[in-house]
Amino acid sequence: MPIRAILTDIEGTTSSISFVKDVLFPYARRALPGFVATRGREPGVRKWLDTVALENGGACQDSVIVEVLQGWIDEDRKHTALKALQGMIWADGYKSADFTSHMYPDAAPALRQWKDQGLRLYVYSSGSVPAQRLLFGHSDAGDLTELFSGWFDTEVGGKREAASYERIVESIGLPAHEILFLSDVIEELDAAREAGLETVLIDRLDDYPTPREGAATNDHPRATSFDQIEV
Ligand SMILES: CSCCC(=O)C(=O)COP(=O)(O)O
Ligand SMILES: [Mg+2]
Repeated sequence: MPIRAILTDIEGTTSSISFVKDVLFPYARRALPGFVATRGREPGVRKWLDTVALENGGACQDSVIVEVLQGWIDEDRKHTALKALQGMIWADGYKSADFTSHMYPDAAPALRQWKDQGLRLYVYSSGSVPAQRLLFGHSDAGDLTELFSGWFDTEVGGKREAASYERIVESIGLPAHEILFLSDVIEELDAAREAGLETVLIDRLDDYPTPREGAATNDHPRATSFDQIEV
């Protein structure tokens, strides 16, 4: 069956885990107190801070919310509220050119080639949709946002749940088996496969020095770069 759309993860797939862990997360961690102090009353910010407060037992001071969020960053929690707030904070970093986002050298050329071939491209990441747009809009390879036909984050559901991929399939409007999902995380690929999508495990050696081969791939086709993916 021909593949007509590609759905890609970001961290560990198009971009290195170390960029997210060593650049984006510390930036958000440092900027959080100032961000909450200056923008914490904006309704679009407040609603996420209140969500965090509720999960922490109810009303609490902003300084406590900041500590909770910083703890979640340290744990790499993929919480929708944290991801939404991180996206707003990173906007400042990208706009003031404090950093550009990392793209593996094979990622942008392959995405462009697939687009030229007529495939539709989509993103599904734990990072919020605004954060995804920023990342692809300010990448080492330039602004790649025009390549994509749609964006999905955890508002559609968790990445390890088959129901999330079913919702994405419905939104894309193609049969599930015509969509190829790329990710570095086996549990995400398992969930996508359960929903009927084709899958490829992206096994970047910079991110995963011990190759995941044989049984470790859980029978997902494996590629160490986008060049090896044939569609
Ligand atoms: C898109 S913003 C940076 C990435 C991020 O916050 C994150 O949690 C990445 O998770 P992914 O689902 O892309 O592995
Ligand atoms: Mg990933």
